[in-house]
Amino acid sequence: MLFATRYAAAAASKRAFSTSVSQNAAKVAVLGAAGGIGQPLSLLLKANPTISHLSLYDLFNTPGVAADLSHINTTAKVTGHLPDNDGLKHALTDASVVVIPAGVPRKPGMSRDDLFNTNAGIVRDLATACAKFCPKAHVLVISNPVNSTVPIVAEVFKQHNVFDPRRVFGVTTLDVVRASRFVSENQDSKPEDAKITVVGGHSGVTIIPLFSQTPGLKLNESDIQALTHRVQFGGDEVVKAKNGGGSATLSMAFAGARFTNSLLDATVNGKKGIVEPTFVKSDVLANEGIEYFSTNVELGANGVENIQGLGDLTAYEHELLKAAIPELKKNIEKGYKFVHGN
Ligand SMILES: NC(=O)C1=CN([C@@H]2O[C@H](COP(=O)(O)OP(=O)(O)OC[C@H]3O[C@@H](n4cnc5c(N)ncnc54)[C@H](O)[C@@H]3O)[C@@H](O)[C@H]2O)C=CC1
Ligand SMILES: O=C([O-])CC(=O)C(=O)O
Repeated sequence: MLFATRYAAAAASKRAFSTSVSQNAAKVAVLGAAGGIGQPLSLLLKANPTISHLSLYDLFNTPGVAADLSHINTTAKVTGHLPDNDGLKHALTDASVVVIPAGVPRKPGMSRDDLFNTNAGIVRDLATACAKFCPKAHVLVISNPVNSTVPIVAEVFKQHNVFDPRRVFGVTTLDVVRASRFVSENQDSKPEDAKITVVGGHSGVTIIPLFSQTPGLKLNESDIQALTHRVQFGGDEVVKAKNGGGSATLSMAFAGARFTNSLLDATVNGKKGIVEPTFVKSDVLANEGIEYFSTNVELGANGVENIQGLGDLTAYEHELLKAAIPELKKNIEKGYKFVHGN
């Protein structure tokens, strides 16, 4: 009898637990899931208990990647989808978050903008599918050039009357991850604790670290210049070291998982005060005619909740901003024109 009571109590508490798990459940789709970023990103997302279903889409290999991940004893069900048999539709239907690392990476000597001709069409077509099959999803764009691919997603969504600026994000998290790491090497401090603000876009001079906004850093002028350059061109370091084998994949997977997990905490788990940098539709530089910009953004139940401003800048940071504006404007317009054809 005692055993039966205990058993009933345990079963009830198990039911309560599963109820709470299923209430905080999200389907997350990764498009480009078999690639260099897609695989480790999917692995990291498989560990998030908020994800009830991880659906993996790519042109190749997703059944294998999904089978492999599906043996990991964490909550998420994992499914793999290919273009045949309406694979993209199945991957996207009911997804509340879609992460897009589909597209080609750089080789040495290329700029991110050199990827535009291939990746713009890939992102446009995937955005079109999102607009049809999961119009309310939060869409996280990793594919480069982010400064152009985010406007492409936004314009495609506008064409389908489903654009909500709170739900389209360019993933710029890797820039702050790098900035934290590089500063901690310089300061001999703990990387996890080095919170560095990075604003702007995601390519070369459009990446603007604002070291002056982190209290307590002991950096002289030449440190600041060297660190700024390293953050702006950190991607090139990896491209060069991989020597034709692609660009950052593992650090990007880490950064992409951090952003996805933060977004799920805000949108699904109701956590407050979650702030991440991200490239979104923003008024911060509206007076310069810049429609998309990355600053720290507070995430909430519906995605973007509060876009933080630039804060105080030093003269050097003002110069960086000035140098970024023309390039950023050009990149954004290029994305817009790709969709509208003029
Ligand atoms: N936002 C950021 O901070 C970063 C962005 N990237 C960008 O991420 C992108 C992916 O990089 P990697 O994973 O290294 O490249 P990868 O070539 O290893 O993987 C890309 C995957 O996309 C797939 N793919 C291509 N067209 C597709 C389509 N129409 N639908 C679905 N999947 C498709 C490919 O089959 C491949 O598996 C690149 O554009 C790269 O520049 C890379 C690092 C950082
Ligand atoms: O450098 C690249 O091409 C990939 C990228 O965006 C990064 O590593 O920041």
